[in-house]
Formats: sequence, C-alpha cells, structure tokens
Amino acid sequence: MTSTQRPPAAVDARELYRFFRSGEEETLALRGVSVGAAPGQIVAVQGPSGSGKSTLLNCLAGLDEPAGGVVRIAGERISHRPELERSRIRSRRIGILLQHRNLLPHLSVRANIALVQHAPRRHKPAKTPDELLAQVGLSARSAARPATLSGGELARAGLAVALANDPDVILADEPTGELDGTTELQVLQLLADHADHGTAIVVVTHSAPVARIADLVVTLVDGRVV
Ligand SMILES: Nc1ncnc2c1ncn2[C@@H]1O[C@H](COP(=O)(O)OP(=O)(O)OP(=O)(O)O)[C@@H](O)[C@H]1O
Repeated sequence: MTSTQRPPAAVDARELYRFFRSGEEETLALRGVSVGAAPGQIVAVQGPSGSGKSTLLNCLAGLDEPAGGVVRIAGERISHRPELERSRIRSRRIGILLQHRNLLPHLSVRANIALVQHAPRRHKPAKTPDELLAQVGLSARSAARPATLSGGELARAGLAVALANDPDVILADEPTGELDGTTELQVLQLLADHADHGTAIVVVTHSAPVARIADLVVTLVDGRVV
C-alpha cells in the first residue's frame, strides 16, 4: 500500500435490497440501504420494530444474502459468495453478538471460546480463553454451561466469544437488551475499549446509552435510512 492509499473500510455496504415473500405477500425489508464503518468506529443502528435492523445485520454478517447491493468486510466482498467463503470471512474477520445466540448450549463458556479459536486463522489469537474470560469478569464461571448463567453473565460470555477471533468487525444485535444499568455499562466499556484498538462495531440497539457511545447513529424506517 502506498502512503496515499487509505485502508479499506471495515464495513462497506452499498444499496442493499432484501425482499421476503410468503404466498402473495411481499415484504420489502431493505430498500437501498448503505452503511459503512471505518476501523475503530462505532455505528448504532436504530429504528422501529420491523424497520429492517436485524435483516441488515444478517446481510452484513453474510448470514443472509441481499437481493441487490454489495457488502464488503475489510475490503473483501462477503455478499454473493458461496457459503463456504462467507463462513471463512466470518470466522477470520467478524465477531457476532446476537443476543446470546453465539453460545453452544452443550459446551462450557471456556469451550465455546476455544471452539471459535480452533478455526483456521490469520495469526495466533491475541488472548487465550482464560484471558478473555478474565477480561469480561467471568473467570469464576469458565466451566459453566450457558443455561446456568445469569443474563449479565450470558451477555459477557457472548462478548468473550465474539472477541475470540480478534475480529476486525463486531456485529451486535441488542447486546445489552436484558441487562441492568451497571452491567450494560460494563459491556459498553468493553466494546468501546475494542473500538479504541481499531475494531469497527455495528450495533443494533434501542438503548440510549449504546447510542451515546456511537460515533454515528443510522436510523432505519421501512427499510430505508432516514
Ligand atoms: N424470514 C422472514 N420471512 C418473512 N419476512 C421477514 C423475515 N425476516 C424479516 N421479515 C420481515 O422483514 C421486515 C424487517 O424485519 P427485521 O427483523 O429486519 O426488523 P427489525 O427492525 O430488526 O425489527 P425488531 O426491532 O422488531 O427486531 C419485517 O416486516 C419482518 O416481518
């Protein structure tokens, strides 16, 4: 890279369209949504129920495929690629925090983290499972199964798993939805610390404290950015 070239955006989504059809009915969930996040930037996505927030996040993660438009993660296109390539980009570049759904129920918290780190990698993980657990304040619960954790512990365990692959991008859907104020602030502090170290964060949220730590707030209404 020459000095005049800028590094690619961590997240670069352009003109995304996504339709759902059931019988005669068609829902236009995304109608030309563009959103981007630079390394270290926190972008909050807000909007009323049904406005397309989760659909957008799923398209950014390559978990859903937009009908039109393109998604690039750290310069690499993740949309319109075979699932194997999408999952390779996900496992190398993206930490996903989807309301505790990133934890496998039959594994301990520690084993959930180790599993993410087992995937083929660009480099050795920056932190061991025990270091990640210490970082989120869960060392004492490392052997616990997810079902036995409190809501706040689950949120922090989910965050440790999302951070386990040293992601360029964290995609989070209501990461503090069920937390009390103190635990919410702890989780936000951890996210902000990672942004300070260059991780881009796109977070779907209804929470005012989450929106306050964001560098940019994007509002969706009826599948459009307003
Ligand atoms: N798999 C699906 N099949 C059919 N319609 C869907 C599907 N997923 C989402 N939709 C529709 O697409 C629109 C956007 O849904 P989405 O879940 O993205 O909204 P949201 O803003 O995340 O809502 P909420 O805040 O309630 O979670 C809604 O009208 C929803 O009913």
